[in-house]
Amino acid sequence: MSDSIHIAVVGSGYVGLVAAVCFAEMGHSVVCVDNDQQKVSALQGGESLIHEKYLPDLLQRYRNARVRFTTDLSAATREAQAIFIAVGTPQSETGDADLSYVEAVASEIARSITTYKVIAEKSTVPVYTNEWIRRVMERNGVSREMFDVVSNPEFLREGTAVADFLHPDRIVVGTDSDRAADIMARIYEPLTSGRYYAKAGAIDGVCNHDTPPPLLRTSTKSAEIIKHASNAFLALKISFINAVSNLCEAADADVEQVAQGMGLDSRIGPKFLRPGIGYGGSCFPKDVAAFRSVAEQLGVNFALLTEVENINADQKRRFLSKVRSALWTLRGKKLAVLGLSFKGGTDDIRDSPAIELVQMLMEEGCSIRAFDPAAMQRAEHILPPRPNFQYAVDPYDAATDVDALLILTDWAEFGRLDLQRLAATMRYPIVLDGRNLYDPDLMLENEITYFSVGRPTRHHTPELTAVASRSR
Ligand SMILES: NC(=O)C1=CN([C@@H]2O[C@H](COP(=O)(O)OP(=O)(O)OC[C@H]3O[C@@H](n4cnc5c(N)ncnc54)[C@H](O)[C@@H]3O)[C@@H](O)[C@H]2O)C=CC1
Ligand SMILES: O=C(O)[C@H]1O[C@H](OP(=O)(O)OP(=O)(O)OC[C@H]2O[C@@H](n3ccc(=O)[nH]c3=O)[C@H](O)[C@@H]2O)[C@H](O)[C@@H](O)[C@@H]1O
Repeated sequence: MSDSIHIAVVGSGYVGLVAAVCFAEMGHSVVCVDNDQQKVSALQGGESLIHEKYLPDLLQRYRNARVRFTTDLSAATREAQAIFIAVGTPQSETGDADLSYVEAVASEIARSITTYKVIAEKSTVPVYTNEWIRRVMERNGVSREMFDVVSNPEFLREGTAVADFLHPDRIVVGTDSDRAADIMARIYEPLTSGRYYAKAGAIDGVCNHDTPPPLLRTSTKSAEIIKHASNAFLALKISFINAVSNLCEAADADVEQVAQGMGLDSRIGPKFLRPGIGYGGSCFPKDVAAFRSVAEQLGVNFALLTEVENINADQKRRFLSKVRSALWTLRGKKLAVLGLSFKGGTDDIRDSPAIELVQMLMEEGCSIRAFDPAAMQRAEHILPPRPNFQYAVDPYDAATDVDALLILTDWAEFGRLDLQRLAATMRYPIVLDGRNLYDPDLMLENEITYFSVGRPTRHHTPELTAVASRSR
């Protein structure tokens, strides 16, 4: 079973674009549709538009061959056997997922169907969306035997998106149709059979898997809930360790040791136990809110999710207080900020806790010099340069003559700075690390006063010890 399927992917954002090139890498023929003409033209010209490892190479390899880009959804629908909907499902004002983009796409597909199609929900959607898409199709006059709607949630992470797509922990296919299940199995066969991994030049995964990924077939509703529950659980894990980090600070314990000790229990596992300034990004905040809203609508008490959100919001405020305590007052302080994207490895600034903190600090009267290896261009739309906010060319440029340096994003390179050079560049050698990238003892050796999350603070000078203890 190793055939090429004609696939249409609707949406060329993070998920759509990565899915399109990965399906091509798996041997399928793909047309990727977006209604944003500018994006389509850029992609046709070979611009990958997002910062993702492997994406430019794959785009170069398959563009205008196994992957084509277009704005014509009708034509793409007619030629495809399977259509993956990968448009945005942003948070609406009430916390619900806004499904208007999904609805627009479903209606347009309905108008263009002439032969049987599998329509796969790749976007993250609340339970019952599958049934709802089915009704949209029927309302638009498409008879039931002309299509099946399958729930096929995506679990990739930004920054490692291509490797995650090709090396998933699992593939979830929610459908009650054997015909649709068979097409989905054929699409994912290069992965589930292990054939892709044996191929010369196959892209390596981030996590080591000994066996190919299982394809889990479920009901459509279960598949939809699997996605929301997975993201909510990961967010919960982060909020849990953040709450523990606060407890560690109060008890003068070290959260890194605590997380290590917890993570060695194979039932808990070490991943997603990194404390910090709270989770962000385009998914966890909106998906926790959407899942909470689903629970409310179904009359289920899921107050735990509200607490996950409260801890997350509090974590940013606590970090702000930490900066205030370290510097005594914020007004008029000059700060270096390393990191603007919502996490390392991506240029995505959607719902970035780093950007939120920068805005909070500026409201408190600080002036900031910021550096990010990939996100500065995107950030300029939200944070244009002005007298109290400037972009730097590198971390040392950002640190020049500042009162303190803040690490807000876990870019690997921020954990490898020349500390001597850094300390010499700053007016005061004070580092507030929101991502725990450094060993506190190393900072002390380099005569840097170091505040991190959930760990005992290392003070370099007696005066600073006095300042910090006054503010406790
Ligand atoms: N970003 C991520 O890491 C992940 C996202 N998801 C989910 O995947 C979905 C998409 O997320 P992203 O790719 O981040 O969104 P995005 O906002 O980056 O991209 C969505 C794309 O859809 C296009 N679009 C909107 N309406 C359209 C229409 N009627 N016809 C054609 N194209 C249209 C937009 O122009 C845009 O390019 C969301 O539901 C998200 O929750 C799931 C897993 C990971
Ligand atoms: O549905 C989605 O869109 C995706 O959401 C997340 O992926 P992503 O948002 O790309 O990034 P993560 O690596 O999960 O990080 C999310 C946020 O949590 C923070 N985080 C993560 C892990 C951790 O231990 N601590 C922590 O604070 C990160 O800094 C970041 O702000 C999930 O990890 C993916 O499985 C999922 O497909």
